[in-house]
Amino acid sequence: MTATRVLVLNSGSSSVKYQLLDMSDGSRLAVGLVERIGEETSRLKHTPLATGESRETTGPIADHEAALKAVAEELARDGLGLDSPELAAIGHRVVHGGQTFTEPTVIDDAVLAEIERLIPVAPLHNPANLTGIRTAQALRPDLPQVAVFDTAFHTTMPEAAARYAIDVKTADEHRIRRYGFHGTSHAYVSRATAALLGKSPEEVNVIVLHLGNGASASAVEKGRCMDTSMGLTPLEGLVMGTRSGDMDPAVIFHLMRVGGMSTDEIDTLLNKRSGLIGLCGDNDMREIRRRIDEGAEDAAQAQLAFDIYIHRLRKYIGAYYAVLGRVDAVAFTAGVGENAAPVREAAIAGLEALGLAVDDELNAVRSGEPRLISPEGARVAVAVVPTDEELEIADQTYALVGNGNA
Ligand SMILES: Nc1ncnc2c1ncn2[C@@H]1O[C@H](COP(=O)(O)OP(=O)(O)O)[C@@H](O)[C@H]1O
Ligand SMILES: CC(=O)OP(=O)(O)O
Ligand SMILES: [Mg+2]
Repeated sequence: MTATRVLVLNSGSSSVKYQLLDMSDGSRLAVGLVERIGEETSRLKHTPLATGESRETTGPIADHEAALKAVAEELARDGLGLDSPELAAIGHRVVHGGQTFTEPTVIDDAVLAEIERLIPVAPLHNPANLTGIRTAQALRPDLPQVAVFDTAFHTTMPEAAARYAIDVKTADEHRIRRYGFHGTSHAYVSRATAALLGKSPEEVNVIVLHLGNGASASAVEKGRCMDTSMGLTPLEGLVMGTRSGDMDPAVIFHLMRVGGMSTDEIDTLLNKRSGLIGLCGDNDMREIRRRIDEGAEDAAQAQLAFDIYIHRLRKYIGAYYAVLGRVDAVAFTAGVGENAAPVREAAIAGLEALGLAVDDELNAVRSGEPRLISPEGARVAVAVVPTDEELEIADQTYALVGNGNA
């Protein structure tokens, strides 16, 4: 029997998303999510596609190891267990690959050691990724495991975009530079946008706006990343669900000296208590829009959070327009980008002079398919292009080790 299945694990700081795919036809066999890992109210939602009937369990799941074991049990209940001879490989999203990893990589001890060495620059993400890999290895030691790095797509960035303007010796000693993240999504979406326009990736320049809980923008020229908004860590750039994005770094010294805060307290403030949640108490764009649209008592606070989010987004659209010189498309993706029509409308409003506009009717359409939302004949296409990081990771994993390639 040819093993054609790939299990993809996307381990976040407090969640694990997973998919089991059959690469012979790209079909999904199971998808699921474990969230709120480490809390009393952890939730596992598992959907076998054969029946489409989801199973949900709530209750404490202490850590990523326990989460993955619970996932393995759910898969086994559907006859899709990790012991299946049809499983060809396990693909892992790894957030930080530094400058070492520019391609998907078969995981061995040296690769694990390097991912571990990079923990200081991805403290929220790399430890979870490592636990995911080690737990999967323990469950199936014989199976190839592949790491697909968020940073890989951005390694083509020119030095002018990748360097901070700080003392070069200090920067080099501590490997301080802009790495960028969500690269799997930026790569997938920029290619899918080209396809939507009926072009090859080499023919188009695209600004990709990945707006999820974490959010980042990228400028993609002929399929290569020229700039992206996240930096040394996933904190820089856009306003996010719980992260501040760009600000004067002196805010940190001020909070230390005048506010008496510790390094860890400031780290938590900027990564977990800032962005939309810090501004208005909600990090979910649905809730923010509800407060605004229903004129809730605290609508003004939600409106200000929305306005700050949009202002930053528009600055990046303008900046990346200038980085690329010529833009063929602006693509919105991830949870907010795919679903929040008011965000897309506000981000593009008034940019007709740049050839950018949104058609209200097209923008209101809800669909899981890639689609144009710019008016017919517009100079620059504006598109909604659903991302699929798991499919991209599965493709890259299978290309590397599927069908006896390992
Ligand atoms: N219908 C919707 N309208 C507006 N925002 C939405 C909608 N659905 C999801 N979102 C937003 O998408 C976010 C999650 O996006 P996602 O790409 O799944 O993020 P992550 O991968 O970082 O968890 C939610 O926090 C919410 O703000
Ligand atoms: C790198 C990053 O920010 O990832 P996420 O959006 O999954 O938190
Ligand atoms: Mg995401």
